Amino acid sequence: MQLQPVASHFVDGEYVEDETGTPIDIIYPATGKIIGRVYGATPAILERALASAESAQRQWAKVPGRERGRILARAARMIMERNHELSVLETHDTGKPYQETIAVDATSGADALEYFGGLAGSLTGEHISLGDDWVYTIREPLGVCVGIGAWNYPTQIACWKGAPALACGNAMIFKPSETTPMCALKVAEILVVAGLPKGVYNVVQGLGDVGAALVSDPRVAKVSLTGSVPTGRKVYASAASQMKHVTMELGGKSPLIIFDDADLDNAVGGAINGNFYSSGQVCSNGTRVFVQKGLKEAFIKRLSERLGNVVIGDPLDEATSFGPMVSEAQMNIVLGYMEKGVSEGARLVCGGKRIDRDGFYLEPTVFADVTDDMTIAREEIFGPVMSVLDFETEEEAVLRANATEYGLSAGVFTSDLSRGHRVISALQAGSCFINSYNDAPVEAPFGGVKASGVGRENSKEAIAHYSQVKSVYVRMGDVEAPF
Ligand SMILES: NC(=O)c1ccc[n+]([C@@H]2O[C@H](COP(=O)([O-])OP(=O)(O)OC[C@H]3O[C@@H](n4cnc5c(N)ncnc54)[C@H](O)[C@@H]3O)[C@@H](O)[C@H]2O)c1
Repeated sequence: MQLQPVASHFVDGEYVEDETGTPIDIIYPATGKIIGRVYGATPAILERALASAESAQRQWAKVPGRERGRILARAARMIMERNHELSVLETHDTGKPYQETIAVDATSGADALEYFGGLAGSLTGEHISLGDDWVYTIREPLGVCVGIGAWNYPTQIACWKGAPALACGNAMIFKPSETTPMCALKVAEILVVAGLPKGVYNVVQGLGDVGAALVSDPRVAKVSLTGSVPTGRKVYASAASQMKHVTMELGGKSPLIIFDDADLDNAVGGAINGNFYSSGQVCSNGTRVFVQKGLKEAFIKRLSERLGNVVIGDPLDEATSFGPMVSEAQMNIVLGYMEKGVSEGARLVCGGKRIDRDGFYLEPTVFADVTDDMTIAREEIFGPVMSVLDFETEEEAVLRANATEYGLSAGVFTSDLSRGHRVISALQAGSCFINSYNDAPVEAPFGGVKASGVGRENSKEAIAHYSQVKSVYVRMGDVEAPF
């Protein structure tokens, strides 16, 4: 299969190249070998993308919603027809096992295109009666939107931002993470084959400077970032200086609270999904696993047994359930946290090391007896490192779970459903789970509170973040004036 992209960028309906941009090597995380190269966007490429998005958006906004929706739905079908090829590409971009990518990534992108395509025809304003007079509202697109992606879900992020933006009549310029530049190009290509007018969805490559240039361009009306909190602060500040709309999908250090009365295997399954899926590189992961004292030893024993079934290996082998870290840099960051866990006195239950093979593989790692002050319990690690913390009472668990600047996700496992709802209502988080963890259906709003973000992706909520409302007062009688 051809991995090297046709060209670095997809602008105005076609692949374009400019080799004077910053070279970015594409590295396959499972081998550490270079499999391709793209070039960061030059000012000339950015100008072309912005100009084409601006003029295409004016036309796209006039296309009836139903017809916009039909194009998105067609793209969704094409993505599903090409799921295997796109999943192999996603695995090369990220290193995630094919077992995951075939089930989740392109599929989740297609879900977003299908869902927002379905909504596009029903985006309307309202009529507000005021006796003889009335007000009507018009739901308008924002204009040119910029999407900036993280590296953990390159296809999904390109679609989660693109689908609602396009459904509302906006154009998008998407900048993927420099670590995973390939998948978004395919999304752009498929959208055009599905009938999207050229210039409505563009992809430009580059490092942070390219993202920053897009955010500060006055032609851009809205920025949606998926990335870390430090980047979020910079992007939000830059957007605020020109009063732009933002969606910020940022990091987390989410709590997963397991009570004594929880079903043990379900709780262990939730903790595994919330810590080791995608080798732990998931923003919503429940990395602070609070386990009530009565269940603690049984939980750790069962967790260790089930971790024994992990299949670590070639991500393209369908049996593999755990792949490498996305990059050498990320692997080294996570190794540093593993060492910190040991040096600060947490009990290493399993893992803790790099795996001796090509690529950027780390062992799935569990620390027990973790306390709230330890670095591994406070900072986002973004790797396969679970911290198990003990607790005794519900009040204590809620208080400690909320003692963080983050607020992306939270989960609770208990057989007492009243307690489940009570605890979730007290937790400061945007995306919560009762007796489950890390589900992200397109129908449900997704996003964080506190430092974890602003705005919501997915669901009808996302429409509000990619459109604005104009209200029109209509007077039927004469205008009264004081003079
Ligand atoms: N909440 C979510 O939905 C979600 C999903 C996935 C990942 N994340 C978070 O993303 C982080 C991991 O991804 P990452 O390492 O790629 O994050 P990052 O913040 O380093 O980079 C994210 C993107 O921002 C760009 N960027 C960097 N500096 C910029 C600037 N000054 N202006 C504009 N753009 C700039 C990067 O090139 C990249 O495309 C983690 O913190 C994770 O929790 C959040």
